[in-house]
Amino acid sequence: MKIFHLSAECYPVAKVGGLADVVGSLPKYQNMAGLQAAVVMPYYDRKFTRENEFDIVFNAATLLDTKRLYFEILKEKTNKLGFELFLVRIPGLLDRENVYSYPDEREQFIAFQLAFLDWISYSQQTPDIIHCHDHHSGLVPFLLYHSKLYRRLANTPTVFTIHNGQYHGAFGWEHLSYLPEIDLTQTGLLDWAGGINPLASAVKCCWRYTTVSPTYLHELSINSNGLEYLFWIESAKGYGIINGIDTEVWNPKTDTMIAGNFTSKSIAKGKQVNKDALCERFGLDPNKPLFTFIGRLVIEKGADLLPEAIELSLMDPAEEASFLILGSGDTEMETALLELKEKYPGRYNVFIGYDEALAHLIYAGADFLLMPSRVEPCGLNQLYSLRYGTMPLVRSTGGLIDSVIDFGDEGGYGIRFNNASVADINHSVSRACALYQNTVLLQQLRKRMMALDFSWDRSAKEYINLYESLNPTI
Ligand SMILES: Nc1ncnc2c1ncn2[C@@H]1O[C@H](COP(=O)(O)OP(=O)(O)O[C@H]2O[C@H](CO)[C@@H](O)[C@H](O)[C@H]2O)[C@@H](O)[C@H]1O
Repeated sequence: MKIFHLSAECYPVAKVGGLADVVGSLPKYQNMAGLQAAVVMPYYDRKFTRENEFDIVFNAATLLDTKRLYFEILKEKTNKLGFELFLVRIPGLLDRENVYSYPDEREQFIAFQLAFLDWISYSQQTPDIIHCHDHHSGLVPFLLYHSKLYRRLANTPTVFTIHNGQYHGAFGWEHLSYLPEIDLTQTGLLDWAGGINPLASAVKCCWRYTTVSPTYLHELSINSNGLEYLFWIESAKGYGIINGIDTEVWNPKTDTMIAGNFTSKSIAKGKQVNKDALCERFGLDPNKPLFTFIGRLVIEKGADLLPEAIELSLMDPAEEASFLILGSGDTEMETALLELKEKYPGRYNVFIGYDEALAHLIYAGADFLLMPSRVEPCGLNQLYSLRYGTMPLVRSTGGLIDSVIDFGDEGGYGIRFNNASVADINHSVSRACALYQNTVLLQQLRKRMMALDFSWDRSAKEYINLYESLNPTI
């Protein structure tokens, strides 16, 4: 079974967030299960593309409005990632360093999708499934079925996975000319609220859509930035499949990015080695419970609540917690987090920026991970922290509900709270501080966390069952 995954990100080629982690690991596990899964993504001028070798397997020109764009499809030579990796390079458009935030982003992602479709169409390939991820590849299902250029592929089943339903990639009808010749009686399938909406179009046109956790599937019809009604009417096509993690990349026993490897048997010592290294680097006291937050500093993640919640906790004489933040995003949030650094040296520190190795060390060395998310389609941080015996403190939403059980409940191992509020964060920090004093229980819970299985094995199988239900001939 030949599957093409289409995505803007893929670890380790280019990562901004969790989309990259999923697209960099799911295909690998699908291949281990006997599929032929490949990834197709835009070319970026980054370390991975500079340091690896590629063959040009196809080149042609595609038309974007009135511009003729020369493109190449590059294939990584060795399949070292566990899957075939194809990059779409378009000089001047898809050959830059960053993944997002260019003023011509719309043109970049439309050109990416057109080049992909032209390539498989002209090279006579017949994939069994085309699996699109997020709005950057959301126009593919519509174009496959409603542009005569791709008629040969019109029976190809498409699966669309929503990693983040807040972003739609919408643009005005005045840009319709960026699309190739389409059946103009079908333009309603592109439309939502008076604009071309790639996420909405994908949900309408794909054969099945999936969300990255079962709870998020239901939440989309309550909160999806204006698409609630669409998700409600299309719900029969929706499936919630929780993300897995790449247990080779995220493995405390073998991780080369941490200060000392450990297993659940050596957790107490192993965590202390990593905590010591972390505390030394950031001037924190390794004897106090260490709380962390890793991620994009955006409202969605509840990052705006952190400065006040952290300060309240640091001012409370009854509490001993220290805090370390790793992230970047909203400038106001960055500033507020940086300001605290001057006020509470020794108890608090922050690293503004993106640092993959530091993230690994923090998952290994911290005691508790804060996730006060307002929206969390799945969340990978809590899965990584569990693997390293670090207890997640999560707001009950989306995939956090599906993956974290409060330690007060039967079989539990984390802390859950209901509201994305300063009060709820502080209450859970107090619970965690009290737990930290109970070393016997904490050790038991850490072992329980590390024994959990969030590997891709189960979820990759669920995707395969879905593919097979769409293409029974394979
Ligand atoms: N400053 C930094 N330095 C180093 N590493 C950093 C970092 N900031 C973030 N990361 C890393 O980026 C990833 C973030 O994962 P999330 O699941 O929180 O992703 P995100 O919200 O981007 O993705 C969306 O897609 C994913 C995948 O489906 C869903 O889990 C999620 O809920 C949804 O919002 C983790 O690997 C984390 O360690």
